[in-house]
Amino acid sequence: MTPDQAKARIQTLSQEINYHNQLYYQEDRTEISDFEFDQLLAELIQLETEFPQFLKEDSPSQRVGGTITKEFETAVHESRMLSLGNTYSEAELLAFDERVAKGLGHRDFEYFCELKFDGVAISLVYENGKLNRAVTRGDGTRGDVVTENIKTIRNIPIVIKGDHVPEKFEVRGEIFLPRKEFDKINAEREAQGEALLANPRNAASGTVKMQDSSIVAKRRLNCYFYQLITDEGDIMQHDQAMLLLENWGFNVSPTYQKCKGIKEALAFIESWRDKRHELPLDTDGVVLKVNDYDQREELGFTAKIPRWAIAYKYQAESAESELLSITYQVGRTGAITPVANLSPVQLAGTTVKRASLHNANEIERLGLYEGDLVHVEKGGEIIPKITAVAIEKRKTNTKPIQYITHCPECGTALVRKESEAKHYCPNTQSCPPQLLGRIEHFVHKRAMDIDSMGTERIRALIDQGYITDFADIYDLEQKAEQLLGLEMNQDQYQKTDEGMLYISLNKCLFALTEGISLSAINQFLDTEIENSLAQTLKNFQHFIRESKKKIAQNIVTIQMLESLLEAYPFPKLEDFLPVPIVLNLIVGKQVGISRLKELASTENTIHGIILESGISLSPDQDDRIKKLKANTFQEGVISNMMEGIKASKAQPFERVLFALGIRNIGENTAQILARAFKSLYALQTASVDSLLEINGVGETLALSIQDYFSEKQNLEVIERLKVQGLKFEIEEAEKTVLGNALAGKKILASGKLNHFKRDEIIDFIESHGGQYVKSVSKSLDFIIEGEDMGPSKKEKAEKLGVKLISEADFLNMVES
Ligand SMILES: NC(=O)c1ccc[n+]([C@@H]2O[C@H](COP(=O)([O-])OP(=O)(O)OC[C@H]3O[C@@H](n4cnc5c(N)ncnc54)[C@H](O)[C@@H]3O)[C@@H](O)[C@H]2O)c1
Ligand SMILES: [Zn+2]
Repeated sequence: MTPDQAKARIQTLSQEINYHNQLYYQEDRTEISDFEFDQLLAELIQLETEFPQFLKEDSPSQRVGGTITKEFETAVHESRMLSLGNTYSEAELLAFDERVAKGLGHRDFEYFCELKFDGVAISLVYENGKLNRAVTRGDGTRGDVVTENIKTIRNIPIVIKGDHVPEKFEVRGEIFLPRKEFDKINAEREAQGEALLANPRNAASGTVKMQDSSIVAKRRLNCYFYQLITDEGDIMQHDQAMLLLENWGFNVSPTYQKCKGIKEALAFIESWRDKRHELPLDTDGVVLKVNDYDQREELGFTAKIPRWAIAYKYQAESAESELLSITYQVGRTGAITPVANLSPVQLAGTTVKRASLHNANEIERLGLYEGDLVHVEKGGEIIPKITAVAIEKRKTNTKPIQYITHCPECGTALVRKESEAKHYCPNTQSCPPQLLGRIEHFVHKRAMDIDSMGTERIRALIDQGYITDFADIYDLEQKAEQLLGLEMNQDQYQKTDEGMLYISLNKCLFALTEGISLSAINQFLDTEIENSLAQTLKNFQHFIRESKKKIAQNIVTIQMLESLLEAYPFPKLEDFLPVPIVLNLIVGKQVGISRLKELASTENTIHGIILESGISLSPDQDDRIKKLKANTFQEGVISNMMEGIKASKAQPFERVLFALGIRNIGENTAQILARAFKSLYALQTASVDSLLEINGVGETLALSIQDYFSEKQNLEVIERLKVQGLKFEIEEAEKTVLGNALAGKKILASGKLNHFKRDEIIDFIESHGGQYVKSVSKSLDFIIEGEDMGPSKKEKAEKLGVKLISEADFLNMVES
């Protein structure tokens, strides 16, 4: 490589690495795997070593990848928080070991081996036995102060009890989200139709940087500690320090081991390669640290990493598999996600059949062709990824994958916004998965709270045309009778291209005979896989004779089935029978085959056909029809649902507003808007300017509110919901009046209060006649100063001459 080429390559690599650092540390997402990232960095370091004249001070090889954010106060670390050198190869570990031995001039040292926890680094400073502050790593020199958020983590000791606790010390550790919690959060997000979190590390990192500590508390973060820094005491070895941390009540992972030499360390690494998957959190390697502090000092640091430690990272396992097809899933938000269907391969202990492809860009980046052999990898992500295509193995005459242009669920042409990678189905109103998502959101506990309407039931109601919008839910009360016996599962049905309804053979045989169980029929059919339908029906008659149950009657019915199948030439469908034929045997006399044909091409279930035909069933017919159906809505379920629907009408306005699912109106925003505007009508008619005046409302939100109300369909649904008695304004009774000690006063509270949570203080002020104002301005009468009030706010208040009073004084003022 010429110096010019090296210079150019160093520049592109730096830019690329900076880009991925920004994604990883600031936006908590990734576009490439850690391995790919580390390879870029290794290449950069290699080039900078070869061409030191191009090594810049601000090269990503010289700096810790993170930075600070704008939302928090920052603090300077007393000693810098560094990265670790890393490697994926044993040879490089041996080379590291050689460097250590050479640096010390002997081999009399030990390694302390720990797992490398995949989370977010944190520094906690304790003074006089109390947690004083918690700071993120930031850019290594300066980090964000996130003390309030960290205090919500249950097993982080706020006060240290014990002997010889230094007056001042710092501990460092890794905050993580246990995998179980991560799965729980994602399950909830899925149910709410929100985007899933990619992995526990990103989730933990995002959580630590949240503004609202009460949400952090709900996330159940955890922390493992691995470093103690103090000038006091005479701790000379890392293992002593770890013991002390354990004694003081810090959570230390019990997975560490002291190793005599590199051989023992390598054995430790091997022993955890698979076992680490059983731990409650993600780990991506092992950290080797020289145990003795004097020796550490001798070895020293480079600009970015200590010379006395290294991380060995496990390479993600990979396998080769064939791309069978691509399915396009439509999410509850309308986002399209392509999923690769693969020939099954074993990977990291599980069988992998599918891999996520994220979006069209990813397919293009990989350059996928139909039938390609691909490399699949399972890293920290839940779903495996395709990392490369084996182009040399590509079959001739295959075509590149063409991305779909229309929604596979509803046929609407897909759209793609300029700044977004994903395609969307714009049919938010009636595309089935989107409607399902909106209804799930609507009935959610924190919205209308109709808990008897679970996903399966909603899906059944949508599939069978009972629900096409929110207001239809309230019309169900009139349709309770039709719901009795409604089928919940569609698996037993098929429709031909012409729209004719078919039902599975096992259900047919079950319903048309008496005294033979469905499982016996299934077992019989398992032995008939190779045979034609005609042969199977012959053999079934044999089977009836052997079963000795109602022989004559059962055989006559099956023979009638045979002759009907011959008389009416319906197209053949493997393992399914045309519904008109089957129903003809049960209710044919009352309905007639031509009417049954009509019904079976318009309805999607047996339940729908029977309802539509308007006949009443004899007890015997009813029994047979029940045997044809899937799981159905029973009386108890229906009455529960009706009660839930009725009770939901009492939900307060803010919940109704949240339930409507207006883009960008989350739970908190709904509360803020409900308080500010007091009725849906006022919100609907509000100008953009008056919306923007509300603290917490930005342009995007203002626009989506306007968008929402400009849709005629939305207004019609709201009208119908109003008629049903849902609350579209704040009830006066919701505002209790406790007194007027604060009448006419404009008040703001800042910092942490002892007697009130965030929203409680607002209610309290309003119920005493005061007005709560959300930002510092001249018009304020006073500010209640809580603990840790932000210095910038304080400064502004002082500049404007606004009085600050303590929480205690405030309470006295109200009481007197
Ligand atoms: N995929 C991407 O786009 C992307 C982007 C940036 C960074 N990354 C990944 O992040 C890594 C660099 O991140 P980094 O500098 O935050 O970490 P690092 O790999 O340099 O390691 C240092 C960090 O490891 C953590 N750690 C976990 N267990 C530990 C233990 N037992 N002892 C000491 N430290 C422990 C600490 O948080 C510490 O700050 C890269 O190796 C890369 O894989 C990936
Ligand atoms: Zn659609």
